[in-house]
Amino acid sequence: MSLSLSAEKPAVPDDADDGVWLECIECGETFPPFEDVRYTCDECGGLLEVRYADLPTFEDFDGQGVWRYAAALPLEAGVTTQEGATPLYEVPRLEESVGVEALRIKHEGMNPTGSFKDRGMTVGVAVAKELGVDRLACASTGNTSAALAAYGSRGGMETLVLLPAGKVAAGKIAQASLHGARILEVDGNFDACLDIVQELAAGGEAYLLNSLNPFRLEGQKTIGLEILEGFLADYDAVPDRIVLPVGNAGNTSALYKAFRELVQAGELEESEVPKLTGVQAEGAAPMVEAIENGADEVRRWDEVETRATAIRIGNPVNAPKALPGIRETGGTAIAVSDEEITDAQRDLAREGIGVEPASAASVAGLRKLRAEGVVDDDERVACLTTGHLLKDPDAAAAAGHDPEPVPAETEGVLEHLQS
Ligand SMILES: N[C@@H](CCOP(=O)(O)O)C(=O)O
Repeated sequence: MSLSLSAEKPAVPDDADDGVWLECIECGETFPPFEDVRYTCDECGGLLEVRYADLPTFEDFDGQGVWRYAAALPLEAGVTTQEGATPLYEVPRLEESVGVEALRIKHEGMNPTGSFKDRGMTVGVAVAKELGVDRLACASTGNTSAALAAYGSRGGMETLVLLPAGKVAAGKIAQASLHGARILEVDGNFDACLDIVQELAAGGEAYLLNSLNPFRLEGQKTIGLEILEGFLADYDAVPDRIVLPVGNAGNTSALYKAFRELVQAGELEESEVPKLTGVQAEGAAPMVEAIENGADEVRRWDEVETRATAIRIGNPVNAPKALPGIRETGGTAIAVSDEEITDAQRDLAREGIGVEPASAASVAGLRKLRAEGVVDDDERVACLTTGHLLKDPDAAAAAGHDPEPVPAETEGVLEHLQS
């Protein structure tokens, strides 16, 4: 299997441009990175990965944010609004109630547009400029569209986003709108939107910037690199496990790639690689189904539903990269209910960390896996929270409580407080 953790460093093909090339994860066909637009293999349709002749070590990283890791990226600089360098919060009460040795929250909601998608877009939009395309497009449950709109604007490019009608949180639509994207509301779910965007991209109508685009995942690798550096600084060891929400499975694929590259560079032992543990909502859990059944492929779910709209996805396009990531690292996948997600959102809020529902799935999943004895009490764990609370103000208000009306005078306020 080409995505094995023990895979040798790949041989450099003639197609390489400055030591960078694209390679199919299924048939191994290689392609030059910046000559033509392609998202999948011309030969077999398999997913592509960006490969490098030189793999960096931690010593090669310098600066802050995504571009600190330029030595592990296909370009030296991107279209940037200073994404990355997000907090790795301590959560002592949550750590104790879940019952693990250490728990840290990597809060990707603290990126410029409020989600991890910015890390992918700073690279993806820069590659789009390199390729000379002028119109960018994505399907989105919301966060990708907000990030694409912002980074596309910053890069001076036209952006087109396709959203499932009635299923995108208010904050995300407002972002895409204000940053100037053309917003098409589709009478269908996210997977239907992505089918359309793929067809538009294949017809040359736009450059696709969903996570099917291998360059976007390069930017998202930096989440894993930051988590490892944070744990090495604080515990002198990498985390035992990283728990993350799974929608289109881009982050699972990206973090696994980051760790594989560190193993190939001799920076990380295979046995040290954190167990990648994916969490989905019960109403949209095709990856969990595949992991539980030991399947090599993920079955597309045509009907999906969850309050965690960011992971309301039935056909995770990165599954061929993400399934090996979970299995090779000794991780697992679990589904959680919407109620468990809301409880976890409240738990995080009580630690002062505001996240949207999909983000809280990681903590809900960890709690459940710990209760089932799958996660041990001596584990050091990082949970990824993918988007900010303000992305979905309606969900936040529903999980919180109503304001109390009081009269406009101190006496009345005091009376109310004492009642
Ligand atoms: N949750 C995502 C869904 C699209 O995923 P992508 O990573 O393939 O762009 C979103 O925010 O739209």
